[in-house]
Amino acid sequence: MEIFKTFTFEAAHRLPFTPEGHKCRRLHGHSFTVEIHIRGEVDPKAGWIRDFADLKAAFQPLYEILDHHFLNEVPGLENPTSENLSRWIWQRLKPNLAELCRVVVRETCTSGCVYAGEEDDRSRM
Ligand SMILES: Nc1nc2c(c(=O)[nH]1)N=C([C@H](O)[C@H](O)COP(=O)(O)OP(=O)(O)OP(=O)(O)O)CN2
Ligand SMILES: [Zn+2]
Repeated sequence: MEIFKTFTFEAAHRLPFTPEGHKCRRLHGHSFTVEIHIRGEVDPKAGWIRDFADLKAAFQPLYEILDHHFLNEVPGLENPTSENLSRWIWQRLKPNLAELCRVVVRETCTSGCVYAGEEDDRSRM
């Protein structure tokens, strides 16, 4: 079974490698949403895989780094596309959240990225 928790943060970014004149080359901002998904067995006594509060606690340090910041200035996010942001979040959560199975980043209501770890990277090679 899989559970998730959704977070929202506000941040500015620009995409420096887009062509000259591309709208996303200019500084702009989004209300980003991030879904953190974990997969595991339901503990029969607790009735849950893990407390949602654990997901909140795991994401909190990253929220502090991202919320109301200029993402291009965050180490590792110099090119803050949805793809790079979802991988950046995964790499920081996975060491302490072994059950992590998916990170979903939404930049807008209609645009985002789903990242499921290194197997996602390998399947694109
Ligand atoms: N593959 C990606 N493409 C784009 C990314 C990205 O991270 N990965 N990012 C952007 C921009 O950041 C842009 O702000 C969001 O893109 P877009 O969906 O084009 O935004 P709009 O709200 O303007 O889209 P419409 O639905 O066309 O109004 C661009 N591309
Ligand atoms: Zn953008």
